[in-house]
Amino acid sequence: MTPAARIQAAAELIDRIVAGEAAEKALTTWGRTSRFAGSKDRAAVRDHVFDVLRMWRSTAVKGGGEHGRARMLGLLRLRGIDPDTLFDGKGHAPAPLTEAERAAGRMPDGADAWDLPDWLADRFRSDLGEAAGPTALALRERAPVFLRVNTLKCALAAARDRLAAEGVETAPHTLSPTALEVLSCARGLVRTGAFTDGWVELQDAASQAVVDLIPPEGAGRVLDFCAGGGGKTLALAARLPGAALFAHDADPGRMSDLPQRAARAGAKVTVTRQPEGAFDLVIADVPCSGSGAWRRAPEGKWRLTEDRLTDLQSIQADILATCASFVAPGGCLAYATCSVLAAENEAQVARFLAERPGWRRGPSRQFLPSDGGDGFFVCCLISGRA
Ligand SMILES: C[S@@+](CC[C@H](N)C(=O)[O-])C[C@H]1O[C@@H](n2cnc3c(N)ncnc32)[C@H](O)[C@@H]1O
Repeated sequence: MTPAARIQAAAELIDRIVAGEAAEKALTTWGRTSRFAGSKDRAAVRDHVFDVLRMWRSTAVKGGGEHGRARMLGLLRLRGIDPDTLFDGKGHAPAPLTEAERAAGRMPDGADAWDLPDWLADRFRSDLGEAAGPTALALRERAPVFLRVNTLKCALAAARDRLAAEGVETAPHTLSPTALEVLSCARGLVRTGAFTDGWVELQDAASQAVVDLIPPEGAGRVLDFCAGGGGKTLALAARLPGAALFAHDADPGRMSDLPQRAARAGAKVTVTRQPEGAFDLVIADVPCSGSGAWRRAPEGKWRLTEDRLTDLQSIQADILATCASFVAPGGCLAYATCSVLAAENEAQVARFLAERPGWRRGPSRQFLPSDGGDGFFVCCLISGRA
């Protein structure tokens, strides 16, 4: 496919998304029916679609319309690319611009320029203050790819050298001593020996930094209560090699790959449906808005509603209460979200501590996308001694 044909394909896919289809489903169906598209074409079309999803409002304003063609036009204009070089009607390229299209479109401002729904732009302003604008703008960009070096198997320098020998260039990152940012060949890395031998895992740098912040002292029995795919479980296994580590999730199906991933990483993890006894450390990486990770899952920012956020807050408070009951006296409950919204972060911590006078606040940090990784929040809540 030519660059222009990829633009046309992306515009058609965006039309399907505008009509209500989920982006992943639209891309999968297109991939199945477009045998002519090679892997580079598919990756490029996917990138265009996701760029527009991250910049849903600004591309429409700059392109002068809500449909796919206008949004792709807006994307090119925002990137400083002359649309006439691609909208030329040759082969499978988009048709040349009409006079009306040339006249339409303006520079986005306010919540349009931040690419947030109005109510979320207000929340960003009140919750993040001066960081609101940089955070909103960072969420319009593509996310970097990060690896976590598995210190159960190798040191960071050895992983870096092995990846380089396999054609994957990486660089250390300040967010975590185990993080490597992938600089080239990100798409081929799951086929490298470093990956298949469990030397590295795909994991955001701030997600790693969340685990780094948890105090390791006295963590003999450890429970990851919302383990999901096990990203933090495996990072905990490397950070606390002597601990007895248990993984739980309300939806056990989400942990189906965890035993295989743990084996590859050389980690010992017990998957449990019903945690029993007391734990020195419980991590509650709760379901949340995902607002810190909207670079990776941009549809989330357009789907989130105030009602859904209220529901999430109540789910988070219930999980916190359950997790508190598993923490041994003097133990730690690490509350984590991939959110930048105060309602899911500081407000939850404040309510938890107000209701439990015996507990105190330990190390805590809000990571923002402007730090380089995804937006994450973590607060260690320390239980009183009996
Ligand atoms: C943010 S994800 C966890 C991500 C995971 N910790 C990681 O690092 O890859 C939240 C998880 O919480 C689980 N969950 C939702 N409600 C829960 C509940 N009431 N109890 C335990 N887990 C729950 C979801 O199934 C989901 O897998």
